[in-house]
Amino acid sequence: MTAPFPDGDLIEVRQASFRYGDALALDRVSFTARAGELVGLVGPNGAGKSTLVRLVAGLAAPHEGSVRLAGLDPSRAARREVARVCALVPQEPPVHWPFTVREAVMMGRAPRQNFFAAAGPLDRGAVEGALQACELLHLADRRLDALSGGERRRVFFARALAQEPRVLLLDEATAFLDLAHQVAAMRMAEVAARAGLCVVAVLHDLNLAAASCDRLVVLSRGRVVAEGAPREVLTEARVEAVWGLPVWRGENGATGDPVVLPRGPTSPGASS
Ligand SMILES: Nc1ncnc2c1ncn2[C@@H]1O[C@H](COP(=O)(O)OP(=O)(O)OP(=O)(O)O)[C@@H](O)[C@H]1O
Repeated sequence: MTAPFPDGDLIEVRQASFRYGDALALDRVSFTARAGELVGLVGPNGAGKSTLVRLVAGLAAPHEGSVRLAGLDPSRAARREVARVCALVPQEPPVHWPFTVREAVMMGRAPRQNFFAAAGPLDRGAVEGALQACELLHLADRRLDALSGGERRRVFFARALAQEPRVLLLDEATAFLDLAHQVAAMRMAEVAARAGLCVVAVLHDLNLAAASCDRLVVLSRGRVVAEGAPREVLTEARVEAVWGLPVWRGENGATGDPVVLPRGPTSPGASS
């Protein structure tokens, strides 16, 4: 991991709006995130989470407002410069790459390598460390198209770690992972944040988000409708209003983290 970035917001989105054609996907969104924190972006399908992540990564530019990534305008800066700051684990990693796992993870080193030089010991060390952290050493020589969906997702997580970014963007990086690997992925995200990275994770599992994130930002219909500590944000009233589903909100007896479950005939808070 790189040394912690000095104090300040590594991500600064100010009043950003974005449209696909005439359809407004983000409506004057302001969003900041600092070095050392793990921020969960949550909200229903179509709320604008991936679009916001794309703006932060510089894959699109806002139609109004501004985005700054470690002081850069990410949509205008050279891709190599952006990639030295920010790594993105995409929602849908490519399937048909004719590379082995180790080769794919080594690609994360490209922004740090001299164009004409072979990989050096620093590159190899970062790749082996990322493979180990993501429990991929035993698959390192397997081709990507011969992996399961969850294994492939871990490869892209490892590639992002090997990049040694200051900002790590995880767009549903836990989708398709089994329970143990979901928890492991969020632990890695927490470790990265504690090491000084700014980590933003798009998550659908509110309980996983509550258990791992320092702060949650709730998007609904292209707007930020709440942000704060998970226990402040995940109230029954808010979850019901944003997700349109009656829920029971309790507490994990072991950790004290909030727990949200759909309210049904057998859920703990259901009236008989
Ligand atoms: N390429 C596109 N062209 C047109 N509309 C799009 C495109 N991508 C996204 N949208 C629309 O923009 C809105 C926000 O989409 P976005 O993917 O950012 O939401 P999301 O919160 O990430 O959703 P999900 O949880 O389903 O992944 C949605 O209404 C979606 O239909």
